[in-house]
Amino acid sequence: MVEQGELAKEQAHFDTAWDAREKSRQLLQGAWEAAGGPNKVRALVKRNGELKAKQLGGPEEAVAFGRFDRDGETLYIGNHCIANEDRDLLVINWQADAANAYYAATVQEPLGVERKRTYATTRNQIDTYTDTLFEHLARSLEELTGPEQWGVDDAILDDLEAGRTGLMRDIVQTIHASQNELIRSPIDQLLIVQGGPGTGKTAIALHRISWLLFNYRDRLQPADCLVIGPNPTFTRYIREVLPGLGDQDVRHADLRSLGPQRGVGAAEDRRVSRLKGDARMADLLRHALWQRVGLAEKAERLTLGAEGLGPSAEREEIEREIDRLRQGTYNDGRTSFRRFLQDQVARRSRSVVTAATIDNALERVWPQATPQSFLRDLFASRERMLAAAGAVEKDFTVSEIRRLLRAPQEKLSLEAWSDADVALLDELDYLLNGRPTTFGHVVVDEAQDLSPMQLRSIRRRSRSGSMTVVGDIAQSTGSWARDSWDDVRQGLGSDLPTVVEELSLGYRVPRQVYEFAAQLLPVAAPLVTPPRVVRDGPQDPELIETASEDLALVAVRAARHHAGNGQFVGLICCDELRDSVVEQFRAHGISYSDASTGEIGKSINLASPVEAKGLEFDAVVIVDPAAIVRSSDRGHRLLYVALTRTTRFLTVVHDGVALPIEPMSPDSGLDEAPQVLTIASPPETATEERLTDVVAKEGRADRRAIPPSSRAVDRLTRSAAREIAAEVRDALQPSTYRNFLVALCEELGVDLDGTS
Ligand SMILES: Nc1ncnc2c1ncn2[C@@H]1O[C@H](COP(=O)(O)OP(=O)(O)OP(=O)(O)O)[C@@H](O)[C@H]1O
Repeated sequence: MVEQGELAKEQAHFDTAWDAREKSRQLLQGAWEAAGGPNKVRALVKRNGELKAKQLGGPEEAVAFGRFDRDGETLYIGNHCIANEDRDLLVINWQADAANAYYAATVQEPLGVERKRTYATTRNQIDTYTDTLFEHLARSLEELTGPEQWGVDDAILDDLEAGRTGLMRDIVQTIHASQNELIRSPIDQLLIVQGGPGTGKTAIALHRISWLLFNYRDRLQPADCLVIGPNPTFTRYIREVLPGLGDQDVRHADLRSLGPQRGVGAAEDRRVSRLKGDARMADLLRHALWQRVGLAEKAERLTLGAEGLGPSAEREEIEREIDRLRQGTYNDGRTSFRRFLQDQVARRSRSVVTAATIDNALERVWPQATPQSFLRDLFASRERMLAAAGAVEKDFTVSEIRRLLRAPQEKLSLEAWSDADVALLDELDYLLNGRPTTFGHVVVDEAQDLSPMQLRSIRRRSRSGSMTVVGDIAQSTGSWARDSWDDVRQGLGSDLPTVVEELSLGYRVPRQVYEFAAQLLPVAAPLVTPPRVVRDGPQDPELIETASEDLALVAVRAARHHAGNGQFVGLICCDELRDSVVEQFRAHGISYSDASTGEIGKSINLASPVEAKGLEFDAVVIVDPAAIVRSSDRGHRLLYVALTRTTRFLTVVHDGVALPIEPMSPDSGLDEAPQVLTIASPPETATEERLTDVVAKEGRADRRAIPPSSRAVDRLTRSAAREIAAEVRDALQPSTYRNFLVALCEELGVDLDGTS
């Protein structure tokens, strides 16, 4: 019950703090006028003043959102610290140490806090306030029901009821004690946060940056923090949170922009992207790149200028120099090697040798390369791929190499780079030019899907290994879907201590919807503990059955219905149905935003389950859940992701099965369809002899003419045989398999029992 006298007292404090803040703002904004010196200095003072004024928050913002009383002292908590002219603190900012008790106090552990008060405000006007009296609650602990017992108060529940807009908001007023602990954990660690859908992982990761920036301001600047999300749509969704908390210059990037070339998200076979994401690719690229360096196989020396006329250097000398320069990056080595050639000229020739002649010789020994041109050419050359694979310590199979080969586009600019390519280009950029810009703290969201190559790419950007990595194993899909965090932890290889924490309260998804979605967990992710849901929704999921040909129509109608009621809507379907849905939108003149373009509109949004990862809507319409399950070998997880995007309403439009929870047969996922046996193209299916030929031939293609080791040949041969056998077995019925063996033996002139 709010007392009017108390309300007036509180308002008086708010007014005083507001006056103090606005006075500070005026001072900051006017400081440049008083500043002496040249215009440049004054401009700098002006810019700084404006920046600092911005960090005070807007004049329309309430000065505080809460307060707590402890040991006879009252502290007001707000987004920004406010002091009066005598330096008395009127409001402390939420990141300050002193504010910790406001968030950390619970009924079970009040930490001496007698009262916690939260305000509802309109601008700086207090409408009402709510008190949590810890001592009182502690006495009636047994009477508390679920969410109250877990420390989820009305302020959180009210906040969760707010309609969504397509831009994530901060949760600074309602951070839960369990979230607070993670936000405020020390900087020098690799913090991995596992949590179910809507447990606040993204919110925590972003608030943690703000907390770190305040508490480690002597060593961490905003531009020294990097937030990595899975795609541009997600980055757009979260991009306002940190500026809203007063941290303007934190860098945001998505996986497609993490490298020298922005990817276009080109679709590719799941097995190809899995292979490209494999850590072995780092070795393959390194060998392939350095195999470009060296004299042509038969050349005994390098002559600068026309044969026999210019100065020359002996093979041995050249190779010694190259070996010396291999320690650094490819391009640094190239620059140094050019100097070496210049020195050779200076020492050995009296006649003038032009720069063009030196460049020409340099190009022959140490060709120019960009990540893009190199990768394009490498994937187009079986010989080069085999030579590089033969040099890699860990096995590559012939069919893996075949899988990576692709025809080059006529122009480099026409290459459609996939997400997996981006990490390879980044690795090459590292080999060519060295480490990219590094950051003091890196946040990685939706980390459950990252490939080892993407993890390398991320790790390279972290200066010390200080990172916050968040995700959910139950939502792990894609070619590197995983069941534990072990390999992520390993892939990020931080020298700092690694801490894995789990969140257990689900804020986003209403109980009725979550109970429906959680039925998928035994099939989708049996080892994951489902979160405890903190609130009920307005209604049960709406399940609409219709004929297959009407799925899109009915779904579009449902989306229109929700949007008509003012809801922010996500219509989620797999690629198979996308065109039909778009057709229905067009036929009915309904405008929508397409998440595949990175766009999130204010009304209806069309997204695939993958594009919807991390996002949330007031109402979600799922079209054809069975098709979502069928679309991938991790289809149940994809459906789980899709179902858990709603904060209120869920409509599922299906043609018979609203929730397919049957486990999938091992090869029922489209992505994992058994590879068709292709016997036509030698040498991949060839005998040992032919394979040896290929690798030996590749030896000739290698500039340094390193003959492939017999170990490498054996390895490739054995693995090719293994793969061919597995492919044949998988592709044929048992009865056909035997017939096949009989026919094969006839063809080879051997008996089935092995005697000829
Ligand atoms: N303490 C809190 N107070 C108010 N809202 C909260 C709180 N914690 C989380 N939320 C809200 O819950 C929703 C889900 O949060 P968030 O997106 O961070 O979850 P997530 O764990 O990253 O979800 P997902 O795994 O689906 O990506 C958001 O709207 C967020 O603002």
